[in-house]
Amino acid sequence: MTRRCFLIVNPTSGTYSQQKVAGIMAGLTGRGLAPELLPTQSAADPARFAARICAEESDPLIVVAGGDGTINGVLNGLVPGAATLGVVPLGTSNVLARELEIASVDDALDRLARGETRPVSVGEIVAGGEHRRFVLMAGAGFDGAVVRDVRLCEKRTLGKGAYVLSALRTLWNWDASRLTVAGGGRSVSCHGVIVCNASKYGGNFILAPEADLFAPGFQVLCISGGRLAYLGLALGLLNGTAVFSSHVNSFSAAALEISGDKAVQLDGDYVCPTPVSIRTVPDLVRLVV
Ligand SMILES: Nc1ncnc2c1ncn2[C@@H]1O[C@H](COP(=O)(O)OP(=O)(O)OP(=O)(O)O)[C@@H](O)[C@H]1O
Repeated sequence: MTRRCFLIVNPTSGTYSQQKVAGIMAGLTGRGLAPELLPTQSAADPARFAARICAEESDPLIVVAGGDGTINGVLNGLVPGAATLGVVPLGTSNVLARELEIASVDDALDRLARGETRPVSVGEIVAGGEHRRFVLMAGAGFDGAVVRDVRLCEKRTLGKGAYVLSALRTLWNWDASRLTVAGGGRSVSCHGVIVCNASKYGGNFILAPEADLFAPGFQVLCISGGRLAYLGLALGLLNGTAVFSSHVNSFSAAALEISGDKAVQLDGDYVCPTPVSIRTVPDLVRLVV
């Protein structure tokens, strides 16, 4: 029997094309699935679609063809434990797909056909009474400001290069204020913090080797130092040694309080300023692996 699935597609994501989506629809059908195409029309649609599907269907298979921002939106609409989620990389960075070592669109489709799943734990931040989930990371401070200040026109023309430009502007307009991060039995004063639920960051770079999508809790990286420390971290990220920098205090935690006044990004999209609370949410959804 063919299994129905819902294909949520973001037409604005980095490597989208109508031709690719037609190929994905045909690939799913050819592998014994019956896809229903749901193109988004706004940034609110991924969460709205996921919430509606969970309300109307029993044990739905939801497939996201897009980038990490669209996956994040879908995660935020899911009812805990109610769905299975698959990922087809069509974004700019596709960090979740890289974390799962999905090599290509075809590889993603083969995995959907196999249907092997693992329950994934996510993070949830609470700020001003609002809750928001993330699957990759929450960053407060430098990377929050970089993501907040990315210019859409530059992202459209330069892709990932827009983040490099924004990082240079953030280094130029340096904010020396500090954050306090409390959790995992300690309280740390630092310049920035990245709360990692996944090991990869910004592409195929390993930032947090101890972070595990499939286990509750985070690897927390508190960063101290000035501009040169961040330049060193960027170089360390390229060769997988950032976590060993003398400017990084790394520990594990399942819940955190972050105080101060700095920008916060979740899974690569700006959300709000600190203060925020963060906690782990075990087994939110079964992820196709
Ligand atoms: N129809 C739409 N119009 C405008 N924005 C959308 C639409 N659908 C989704 N979005 C939003 O667009 C943002 C970027 O999308 P997405 O993450 O899929 O692509 P990307 O940025 O190219 O990839 P990545 O996040 O992997 O780098 C997300 O925040 C998503 O919620």
